[in-house]
Amino acid sequence: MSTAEPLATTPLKVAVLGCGTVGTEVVRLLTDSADDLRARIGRPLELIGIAVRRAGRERPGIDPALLTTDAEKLVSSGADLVIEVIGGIEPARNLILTALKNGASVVTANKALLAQDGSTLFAAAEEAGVDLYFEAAVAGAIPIIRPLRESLVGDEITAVIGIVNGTTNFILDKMDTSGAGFAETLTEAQDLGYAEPDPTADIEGFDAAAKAAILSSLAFHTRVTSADVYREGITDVTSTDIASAKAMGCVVKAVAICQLTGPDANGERAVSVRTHPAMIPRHHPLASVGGAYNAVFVESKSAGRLMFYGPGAGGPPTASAVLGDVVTVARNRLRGAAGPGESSYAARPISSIDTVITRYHLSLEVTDVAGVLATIANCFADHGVSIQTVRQQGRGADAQLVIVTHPAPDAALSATVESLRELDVVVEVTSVMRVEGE
Ligand SMILES: NC(=O)C1=CN([C@@H]2O[C@H](COP(=O)(O)OP(=O)(O)OC[C@H]3O[C@@H](n4cnc5c(N)ncnc54)[C@H](O)[C@@H]3O)[C@@H](O)[C@H]2O)C=CC1
Ligand SMILES: N[C@@H](CC=O)C(=O)O
Ligand code: NA
Repeated sequence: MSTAEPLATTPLKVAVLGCGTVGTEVVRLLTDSADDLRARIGRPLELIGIAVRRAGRERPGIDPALLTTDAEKLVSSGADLVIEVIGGIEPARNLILTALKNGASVVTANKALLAQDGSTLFAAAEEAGVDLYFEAAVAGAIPIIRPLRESLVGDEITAVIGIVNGTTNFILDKMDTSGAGFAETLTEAQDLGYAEPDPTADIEGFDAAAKAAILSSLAFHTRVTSADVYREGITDVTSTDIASAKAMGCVVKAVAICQLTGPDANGERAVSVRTHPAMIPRHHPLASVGGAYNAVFVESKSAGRLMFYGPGAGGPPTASAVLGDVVTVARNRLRGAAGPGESSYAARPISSIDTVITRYHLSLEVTDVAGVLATIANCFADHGVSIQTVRQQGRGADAQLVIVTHPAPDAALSATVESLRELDVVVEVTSVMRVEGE
């Protein structure tokens, strides 16, 4: 910035990295809302460049003169604000670090990177005295990062539970309501801009795990990475699971559950983080979250229960969250201030999935002979797992037992499933899923 120019008109220079689903909408908002953004910030924003992978591609409404394939040069060319919407680990990581070292504040939607190596980015931002904001990284348009980082930071958060992946919610919702197939619904989610560049991240639960890591870090003031999160995707969810869920008044949802456990005998509390499909009672508020919507419940000591709900994926909703950060970061910059950095002072241990207390729903194909039920009940009892309900469907070769357990440690439940598979009377364990939410 030249000091000779009058302050109110000196623009803040903005560089955008990536011009895909989110980047295109970010650029559109920066352009179409330029006057309002200027009024809200108190200074104009000047878009100085957009880093793309292929410069020759047709991009309606975008000035081709702004496009560059040299992202490294763009982040080193005096930007005040860098918006990273490329995704993935590299080159995003190095570009963000270069931008921060050059004194730019950074806004990113990159949960994969934040959950893998957020602390390096926070340290670089701290060192440079600039901002690192990332509202778009979790649950798209829903304000959840700022509430955890700022509004609720005076409270003690004990749980953050929700649906944080739009693509898998879209798929499971369609499978439940219209019996649609997995593959065709995934393609639809990709066409609508909900899925990650590599949709494996969505359907195998990596995206939800990254988001759960970010939420846990903020909620519990502990460094949690994606590797700390127990993860199961939705690729093993079958139409049998969905039908079984329906039969017991439930719906299958991919949930993320971040909890503070304990205190144990030593007064210690740990962080438990997991994401997996689960059967949820249809009367539970999460059951009615449809399409690519997300919902996040926060439980805290003084505030009680809070629910955040809204569009969790897609270009325009995500760009809304990015622009919110852009305005905040720009305002901070003009005041010579910086927003909150990393808070990991509590450094709680991460607990294993084995210790999580949960319930299982199981469907078993069994031989219809006398004493089957007793053999199966003994198998549960041997592992200290008590059965809540048992229902038999069909007879003879088609006999199915549908069992729901009482809450028990996950290790005991999974050991029970292993033992059931060994029993002669069990032909096949056709469905195993956790049941959450009373
Ligand atoms: N699509 C969505 O609903 C949401 C996406 N996000 C995050 O936003 C980020 C971007 O996601 P999308 O826009 O959906 O992905 P996208 O694949 O549509 O866009 C990424 C763009 O970056 C470009 N790119 C890749 N390498 C590059 C490089 N070296 N230099 C310049 N450009 C490069 C690609 O060509 C592509 O156009 C990701 O971190 C994603 O996790 C976050 C929330 C929601
Ligand atoms: N692929 C993600 C996009 C938003 O984070 C999702 O489906 O939720
Ligand atoms: Na958000």
